[in-house]
Amino acid sequence: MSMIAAFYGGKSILITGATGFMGKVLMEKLFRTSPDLKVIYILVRTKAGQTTQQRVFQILNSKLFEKVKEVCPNVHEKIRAIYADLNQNDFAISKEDMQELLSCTNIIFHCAATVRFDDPLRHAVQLNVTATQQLLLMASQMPKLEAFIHISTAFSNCNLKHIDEVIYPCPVEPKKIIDSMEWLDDAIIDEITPKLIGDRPNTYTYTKALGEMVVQQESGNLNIAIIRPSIVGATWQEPFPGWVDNLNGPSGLIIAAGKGFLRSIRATPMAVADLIPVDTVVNLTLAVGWYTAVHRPKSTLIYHCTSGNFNPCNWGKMGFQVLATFEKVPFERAFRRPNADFTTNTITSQYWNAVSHRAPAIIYDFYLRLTGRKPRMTKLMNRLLRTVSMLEYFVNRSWEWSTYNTEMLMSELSPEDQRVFNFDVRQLNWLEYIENYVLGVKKYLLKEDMAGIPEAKQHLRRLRNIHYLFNTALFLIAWRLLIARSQMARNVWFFIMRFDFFPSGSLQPRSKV
Ligand SMILES: CCCCCCCCCCCCCCCCCCCCCCCC(=O)SCCNC(=O)CCNC(=O)[C@H](O)C(C)(C)COP(=O)(O)OP(=O)(O)OC[C@H]1O[C@@H](n2cnc3c(N)ncnc32)[C@H](O)[C@@H]1OP(=O)(O)O
Ligand SMILES: NC(=O)C1=CN([C@@H]2O[C@H](COP(=O)(O)OP(=O)(O)OC[C@H]3O[C@@H](n4cnc5c(N)ncnc54)[C@H](OP(=O)(O)O)[C@@H]3O)[C@@H](O)[C@H]2O)C=CC1
Repeated sequence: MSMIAAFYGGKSILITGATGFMGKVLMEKLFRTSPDLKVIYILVRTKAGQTTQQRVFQILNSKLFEKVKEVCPNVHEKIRAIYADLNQNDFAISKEDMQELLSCTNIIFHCAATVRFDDPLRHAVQLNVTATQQLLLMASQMPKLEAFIHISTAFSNCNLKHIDEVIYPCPVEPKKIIDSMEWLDDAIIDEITPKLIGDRPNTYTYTKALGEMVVQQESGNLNIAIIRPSIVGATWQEPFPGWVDNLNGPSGLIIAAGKGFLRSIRATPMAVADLIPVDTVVNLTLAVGWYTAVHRPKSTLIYHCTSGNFNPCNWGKMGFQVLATFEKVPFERAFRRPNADFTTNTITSQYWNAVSHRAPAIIYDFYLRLTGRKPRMTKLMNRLLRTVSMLEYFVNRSWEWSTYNTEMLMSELSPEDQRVFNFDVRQLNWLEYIENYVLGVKKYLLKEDMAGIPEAKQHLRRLRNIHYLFNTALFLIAWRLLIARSQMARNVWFFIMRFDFFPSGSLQPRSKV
């Protein structure tokens, strides 16, 4: 019997960010392994015209939850969606709901965050720092609380090369940042943002670091742990391989490369691609929840959930396998044949951006205009290149994360728990994982049917022929222009033609038949 699964039995669990990528997988695993848990409270806002209930209904009826419904048929009754907006005071939670949360919650998993790299500092601080502070305040009023698990990121200190399982201070205290956000206007905040974030690449990593400081400073008597995952990718094993439902991290770029939009990216092939499957992160999170509540460590432990030092894979190997998978299972209606490459040089990268990205987009938009349609490719390409430029920081560097606490936890688990809540990435076969990831992107993100593969292959063959035709035409036009302008080119042309007219070994012209 799994001790971890048994621990969650009968518990009231509060999850923030349950509608997000990681939150959904966390809920799924909890219901599947501990169907006798009492209730999962989730803080949900309304979005895209959907009420909180509609959002929950959609999640429970998704493919991700198919297995849960078999093990826990009354899952609808065990989920309690509480309207909340983490940007509001007291999260805009009603008095009755707040009372229930304060008096019943046993465990908190705080996953909610803004993960956008380009969020204005004010918004990123509000969600990643102030909301964490407010949640800690709520937690301190929960008499039954056994553990508070905060999800951070392994990149909160990405300005360092070697990162230990400790909280590194930021130069300006989070409280001062929170206060200043109240009275500074947006223009001034924008101006001081680069100075505040310093050598971090974006507001996301900076505010996640501030969030960790808040956790440390406001932990009081709470039993807290912090988890720092690296780049979270599709599921490895559970509930099935390759599940993914958003474009963050590599997923968006896999689509862009598979559809033929992305042909080149400035990346270092030998740099470590520290990807970690979302189910691995969730297994570690649940194990940490159990350990923190049962063993009550004296200080706040930080757990790195990374793959690099256990089972490293580099971007070169990953990119190669992604392309190999496109050969077997191409995406439908590609713009160009998938044929991406890595460059390490900024000038080469700019050259390829002009030749392989912007030029085809301009030509395609010209074609759309000619055929009376609205041009859209240049706009799309600009967006893609902006996204790529934001991710480049992470694909041109390697980091080392120490993992003593994660290894300690692994050794504390029973063999059964090591199996059910497996977070040992040494067992991960990267080639298999990446293939399943690409397949998952095709099935769950693009919603493409496997039956369409022959047609997709046929489409790629057509694109290849168009590509050859286009190149030949381009070559002939260039050659014709050259011949018209250059004596040397005319001589070369005459020389080639001579070989055609005078077969080798003969000085006589070929006899005309
Ligand atoms: C041998 C050589 C072979 C080479 C082969 C190459 C093959 C390619 C394989 C790919 C491998 C390389 C992958 C590298 C990936 C590295 C990732 C590193 C990430 C490290 C992160 C640290 C981990 C974390 O802690 S946080 C989680 C990560 N967070 C993110 O990823 C968020 C990033 N997203 C953003 O910040 C924004 O969305 C932004 C700035 C990218 C775009 O903002 P904007 O306002 O312009 O647009 P949106 O409104 O958000 O969206 C517009 C449009 O774009 C789509 N989109 C959104 N995000 C992405 C994305 N990441 N990639 C692609 N497309 C994206 C979005 O859906 C919208 O589409 P619409 O159609 O308009 O709706
Ligand atoms: N994905 C990754 O690669 C990595 C993620 N992490 C961390 O893991 C955690 C989960 O990330 P992930 O699941 O990928 O992120 P997602 O963007 O998928 O999910 C974010 C969640 O936060 C919720 N949220 C955002 N704003 C509010 C708000 N104002 N009120 C209520 N809820 C809100 C979202 O709700 P809604 O659905 O309403 O938008 C969503 O449920 C984060 O803390 C992130 O920093 C760490 C390392 C890597």
